[in-house]
Amino acid sequence: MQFNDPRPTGGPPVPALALLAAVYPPHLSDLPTPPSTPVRPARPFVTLTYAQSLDGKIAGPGGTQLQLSGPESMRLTHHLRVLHDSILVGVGTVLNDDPQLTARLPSLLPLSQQPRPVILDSSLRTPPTCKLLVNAQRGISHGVTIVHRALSATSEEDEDLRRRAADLERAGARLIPLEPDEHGLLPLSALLSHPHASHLLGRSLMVEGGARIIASCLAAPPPGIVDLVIVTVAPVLVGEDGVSAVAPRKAGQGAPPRLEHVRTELFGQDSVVVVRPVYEGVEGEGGAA
Ligand SMILES: NC(=O)C1=CN([C@@H]2O[C@H](COP(=O)(O)OP(=O)(O)OC[C@H]3O[C@@H](n4cnc5c(N)ncnc54)[C@H](OP(=O)(O)O)[C@@H]3O)[C@@H](O)[C@H]2O)C=CC1
Ligand SMILES: Nc1nc(O)c(N)c(N[C@@H]2O[C@H](COP(=O)(O)O)[C@@H](O)[C@H]2O)n1
Repeated sequence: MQFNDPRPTGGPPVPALALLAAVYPPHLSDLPTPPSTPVRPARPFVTLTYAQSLDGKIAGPGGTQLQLSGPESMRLTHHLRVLHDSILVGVGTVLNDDPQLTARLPSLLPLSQQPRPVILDSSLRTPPTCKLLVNAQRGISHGVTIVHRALSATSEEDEDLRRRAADLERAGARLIPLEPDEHGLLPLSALLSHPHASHLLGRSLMVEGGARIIASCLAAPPPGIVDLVIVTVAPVLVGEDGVSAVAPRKAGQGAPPRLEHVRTELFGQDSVVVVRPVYEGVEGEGGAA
């Protein structure tokens, strides 16, 4: 995790940096580390973050991408991208938004300050021409990791997937196969404990959505997989046809955890709410303690 957007010396405090310094464990930033702070986390520190309307929507009807965050909270999101070693979205967001997931404050920061992009994409639907892959080819963002369901080397059923895998590898993607869980989803917990997790994800992962990924993050069974949730709430209404922030749970998925309030701050007109999931009987700040 990096925290190297310089704090102005002698200038006014930058609200986004002040908030992050207050809510992040210091050993995960380049802030001074107290000697007692543990430095070998069991898994990456995970921040789940997104922007929603007052009526709980993250996108418009049919998934239309909406600019919900105002400039001040958007700046916070870009500081978060700098702060984390890696950034994850679901393939639904890639297909719908074609996001870049780069840190821009407001201009594009150097590669050393960019998070490593990761896509959860069981059937390799990511287009080889998407901005994430093209940016990596241009050297302005890191190579993209695509996590997909394990393929059979021979079955006819998987022939299409093998072809898409080859196309994506030619476009520069690194493919990581995982066995889907009982809900047919790629288990985030298995990704976090993958033998190459520290290389792929670094010390910290920012999960940006969309709705199904948010739901899976919150439904993970104890001890959970999310350490911090940071939600920007914009003072707008999208209406009932919009995409709800948390997709309905799949049958058998766990109930969401209790949330402990950490901080709420105003960024321009938006409220930024920081909470920590709490699982009864589980101590500390998740696997990253
Ligand atoms: N306002 C905001 O902050 C944000 C808004 N958005 C909005 O969200 C919408 C996209 O959300 P959505 O359609 O739900 O797509 P997601 O980005 O949540 O991707 C969901 C897809 O990811 C795959 N997947 C693989 N493993 C998992 C897992 N463990 N849990 C959940 N999904 C998994 C599935 O596809 P498969 O089975 O093929 O693998 C699934 O359909 C867009 O409208 C976008 O604009 C997105 C991000 C942030
Ligand atoms: N923080 C925040 N506020 C909003 O209003 C948003 N719509 C989003 N969306 C997320 O950002 C992605 C686009 O990123 P790039 O600008 O292309 O880098 C989008 O896919 C969502 O994940 N976030």
